[in-house]
Amino acid sequence: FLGTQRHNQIVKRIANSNPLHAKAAKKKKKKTSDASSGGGFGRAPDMQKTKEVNAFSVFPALEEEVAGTLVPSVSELINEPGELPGEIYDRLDQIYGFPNFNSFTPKETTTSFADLISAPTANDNSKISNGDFASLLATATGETIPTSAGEGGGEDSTIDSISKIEPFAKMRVLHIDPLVIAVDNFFTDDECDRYIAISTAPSKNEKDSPFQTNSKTVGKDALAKAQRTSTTWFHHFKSVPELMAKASRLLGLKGISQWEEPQTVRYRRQEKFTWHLDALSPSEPASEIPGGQRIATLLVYLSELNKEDGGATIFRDLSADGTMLKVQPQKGSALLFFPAAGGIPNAPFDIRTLHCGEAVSQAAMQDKWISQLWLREGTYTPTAPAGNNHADATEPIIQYCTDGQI
Ligand SMILES: O=C(O)CCC(=O)C(=O)O
Ligand SMILES: [Fe+2]
Repeated sequence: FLGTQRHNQIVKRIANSNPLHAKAAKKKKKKTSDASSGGGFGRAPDMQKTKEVNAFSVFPALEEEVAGTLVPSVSELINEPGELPGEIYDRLDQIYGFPNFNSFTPKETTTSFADLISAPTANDNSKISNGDFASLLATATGETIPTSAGEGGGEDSTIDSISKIEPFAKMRVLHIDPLVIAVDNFFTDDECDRYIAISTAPSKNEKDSPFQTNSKTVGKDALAKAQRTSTTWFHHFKSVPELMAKASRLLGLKGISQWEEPQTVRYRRQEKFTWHLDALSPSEPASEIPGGQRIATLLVYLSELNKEDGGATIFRDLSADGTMLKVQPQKGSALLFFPAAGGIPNAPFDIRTLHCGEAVSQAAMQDKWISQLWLREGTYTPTAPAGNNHADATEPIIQYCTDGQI
């Protein structure tokens, strides 16, 4: 944990460099004045003139006013993992709706997700309507998931033992607005290895096996087709208690009922996932999607790839230390961002979070493996693998949280 003095220095730096710093605090007052007059700090991300530009030109560049709302992080927060400054907890609470992030001094949620996305913010830009982007949105897991009904029941239950997990102490703020956080030591090396193993090795019990899919494209029309060449496994919740418990612990959730099916993804050499947004398409009103909008994306890197190996998670419009924000897979580290709230008011997604999984280079030492989870605003009903449900994970989670065993 950071010493108080250093912590205060960092907060001061953010405050001094960032005219939007008070946004989170003012949010509850439904601030309407325009605070978006320039990000002030840092500069717009480098739009390198490489052939990559073509690959994402299907998504128009951010409008100037939207680009003006971006607030990059500061190098202390990027390079020295530690406890988060209070400013960041305020943002997690007031912009994204996670009052108990990484803590269990229970606070009441005061703002609903609908309020969060409709409240005027510093990012207000009335020129943009979400309809402009509807056709461009590709859902990240639009794969053909078998549609057997979930077999939930008692899905909302609180799992008290989740709070026994120690809070995460090594976090890096990779970007402030929109918020992108890395959590180091999220998984142990053994946990990383186990998740790869349960994906590739058949389960002793056939009905507990993950569901494997190789769907090439997602999205409805040619424009929206994000291309994924990787392989995905959908896990039973009960098979991945470490992931479920830690993910809920991090976000300060009491249970696991809002999480989508946990997935593990393998990218072999040259495999990738092209530019996309994780939010669900606004052409389907969130209110009509069971479980509602995706409000958080959590990836855990299970293998380590250095720069030459490729495989980074890249955010097109975000910058860090003056270049495009590229998150290189670090074994056991998690990456967290928020695809919906925090963007343009009244738009059910944050277009600034456009990202991709960079191709793994042919010469890479190993494949890229990630586990990932999406959080919905309401209770989610899983559909894969057949019979998957949240409730069956309760016992394994309690066991894991209580004696570290699975
Ligand atoms: O593989 C990555 O780094 C990103 C994956 C991703 O964005 C997704 O699956 O939605
Ligand atoms: Fe994604």
